Amino acid sequence: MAKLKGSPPAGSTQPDRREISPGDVLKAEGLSYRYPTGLQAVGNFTTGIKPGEIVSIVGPSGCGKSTLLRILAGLREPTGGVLERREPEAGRHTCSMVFQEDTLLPWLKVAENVRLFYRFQGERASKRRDRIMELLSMVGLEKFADSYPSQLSGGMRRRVAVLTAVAPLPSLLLLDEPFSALDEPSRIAVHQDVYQLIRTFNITAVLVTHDLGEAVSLSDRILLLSSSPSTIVKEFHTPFGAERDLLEVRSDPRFLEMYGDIWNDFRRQSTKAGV
Ligand SMILES: Nc1ncnc2c1ncn2[C@@H]1O[C@H](COP(=O)(O)OP(=O)(O)OP(=O)(O)O)[C@@H](O)[C@H]1O
Repeated sequence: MAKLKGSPPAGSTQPDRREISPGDVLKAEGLSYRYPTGLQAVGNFTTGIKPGEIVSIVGPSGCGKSTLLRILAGLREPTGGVLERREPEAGRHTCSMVFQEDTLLPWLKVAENVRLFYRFQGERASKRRDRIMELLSMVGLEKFADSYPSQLSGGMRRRVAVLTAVAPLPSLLLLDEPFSALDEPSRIAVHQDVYQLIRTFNITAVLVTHDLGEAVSLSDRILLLSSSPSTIVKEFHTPFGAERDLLEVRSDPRFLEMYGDIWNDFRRQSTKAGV
């Protein structure tokens, strides 16, 4: 396990303990983060994430979701608590991240963007063509392999952005509001493709989102955070199982029921946060 350790969070009480199991891909115990400005963004975050689990993080605007995701990615060191990430199996990459912003390189063709990780590894361009074409066909984009990102729609570009992160076969995929710029029909269509990729390659995923419907339809578990400094105030386990059709899920009465439950708690937290 790779360990990132910070000093105990200043002024915190005991970690808000959630169940952590020995086989978890990721274990966070009492994580906290204070910016050099003095702002305590993350308070006392404790959870374990099981292999293959999809977990969404929701919470009031500005509560520290992106900060937390960057800590889970190893891009920021926590100032308190302990984070452990399990070493990936042979042939798998530790962790990939998809950002909200468009990160495709405009001067590279679609297939070259998807192959970028291997290019950085020094591989010849011809080496993974079949694999890259297989990935593109999984999201219906095989005909666009030789197009440039500017020739694609927003939804297509988001699919390619996710493929660039999935191509190295990450054990852990972190998604920071990756679909928020899309209109609702495009967003739901992209959800289905991304969901299939995650399940097919048995990837463990953590998604930060403002869209409660997205969280309910895509996740196994949803963590609702308090306002900053954020801690988990409630967890929700979705009842849909791994073999779900995301369009059908949206007309399942349990979807609306869970959406309503989360919304009530979410609104309470947002009111407390003054947003
Ligand atoms: N580099 C930084 N330096 C100082 N404070 C920061 C920095 N980045 C973010 N913050 C502050 O930390 C808090 C948490 O920010 P963060 O972006 O993690 O929240 P968020 O929940 O992802 O926000 P949103 O819902 O708006 O996307 C906010 O008050 C923000 O202003």
